[in-house]
Amino acid sequence: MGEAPAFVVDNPLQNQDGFGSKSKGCKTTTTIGDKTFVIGGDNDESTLSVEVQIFDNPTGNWVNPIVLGTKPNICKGLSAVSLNDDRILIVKKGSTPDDCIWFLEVDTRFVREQKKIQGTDVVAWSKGARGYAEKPVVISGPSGVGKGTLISMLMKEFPSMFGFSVSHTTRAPRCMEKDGVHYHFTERSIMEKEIKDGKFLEYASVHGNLYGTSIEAVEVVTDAGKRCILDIDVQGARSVKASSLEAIFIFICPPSMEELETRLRSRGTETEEQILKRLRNAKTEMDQGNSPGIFDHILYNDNLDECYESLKKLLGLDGAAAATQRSAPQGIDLPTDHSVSKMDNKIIINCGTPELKKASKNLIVLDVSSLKGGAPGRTRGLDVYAIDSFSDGLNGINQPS
Ligand SMILES: Nc1ncnc2c1ncn2[C@@H]1O[C@H](COP(=O)(O)OP(=O)(O)OP(=O)(O)O)[C@@H](O)[C@H]1O
Ligand SMILES: Nc1nc2c(ncn2[C@@H]2O[C@H](COP(=O)(O)O)[C@@H](O)[C@H]2O)c(=O)[nH]1
Repeated sequence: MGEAPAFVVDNPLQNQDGFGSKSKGCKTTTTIGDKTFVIGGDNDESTLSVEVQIFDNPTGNWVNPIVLGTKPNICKGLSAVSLNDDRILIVKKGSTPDDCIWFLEVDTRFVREQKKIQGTDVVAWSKGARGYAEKPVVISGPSGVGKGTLISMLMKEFPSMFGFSVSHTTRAPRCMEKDGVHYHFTERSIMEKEIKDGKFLEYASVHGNLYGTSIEAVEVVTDAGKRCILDIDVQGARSVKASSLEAIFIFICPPSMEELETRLRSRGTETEEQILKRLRNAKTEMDQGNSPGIFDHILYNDNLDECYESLKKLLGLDGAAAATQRSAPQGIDLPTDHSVSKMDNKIIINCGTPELKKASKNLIVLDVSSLKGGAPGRTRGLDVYAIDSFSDGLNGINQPS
């Protein structure tokens, strides 16, 4: 049996603030069912990220769970609110606007699946994102069909709008390929270990090598305020479809198998043996790509320019829309000193600071009724607005200003 830390030793179940959590320094505790989640870092700055421990109340045992997803950095303090008993909303004090709302998933579908795979307790971090960022774009199709060519055209025309998810692979680099730009080239044993550690959103064995999209690869693009493009095979697309990423899925078809072979050969990057293997696999991929359930759109890449125009059209980038360059999603500007409470689907952050009083808005409301996505990746759909409890009264909580 483990020993509880000083601030929960008397009674880990006791609430201090009425919604299931209490905090001291950089730590906060939230009890859901039989488990108390202790979330936070030490004040001695030896810990760089927010850590999680679980206290199992019936047995009195401590558990160090496997923690998936990018962890938040430590901050000046944390508040926690349990949502639907499957995730805990964390408000970080004194953090940057785009880094102050996080979700610790403790019993979501993703976490339950991971618990089965890992055979132990698992929790998963997901950063909160205000509003609905545009969906990531998954592009699949047989080797040589022109996926990379189309993606390069898109990134060249809309550099501030799109970002490429740089995959990991165990295949050797081609002569013009750069590590960290085209792929993260890695060893099989290292990648297998990272897969086991839950670092990947999806992975697959493709043409004899391992390929995978790390959660970080997608988050780097999202953090830059860009729409993420994934160039992955059909097996990977299926895994992403089953995840909470909520992407648009596009399958690219060649005009014929003969033309596919011509393109693969003229690219000149594979040996004869590899070309034959890729062509054999192409037949299966074409069948899977054309079967219902995964792909939202199928594009034929016969004439490259025409295919590119069709791609832009289905991404809403034709005509006037193409001229609109998107900006990074807005963050949430929270003062260091605030308290947090919960009212139905709304989290009320009381900011009794002089700055906010001057701006005559002393409450920030986080509406969590329309959350989308989640680990692995971002939790989107946070609706955030400020109200003044004195002039708007509590009715203002239901009326975004
Ligand atoms: N519509 C097209 N007509 C003729 N050639 C094309 C067309 N689209 C792409 N190509 C050429 O076909 C070759 C393969 O294209 P690309 O490398 O983009 O394929 P890919 O689908 O990304 O392949 P892989 O999955 O192996 O990475 C390249 O040499 C490219 O220039
Ligand atoms: N499931 C995944 N498939 C991926 C990923 N990155 C690339 N790919 C696919 O592999 C083949 C071969 O690519 P190549 O660069 O060796 O020609 C191609 O179909 C890609 O779409 C990934 O992260 N996951």
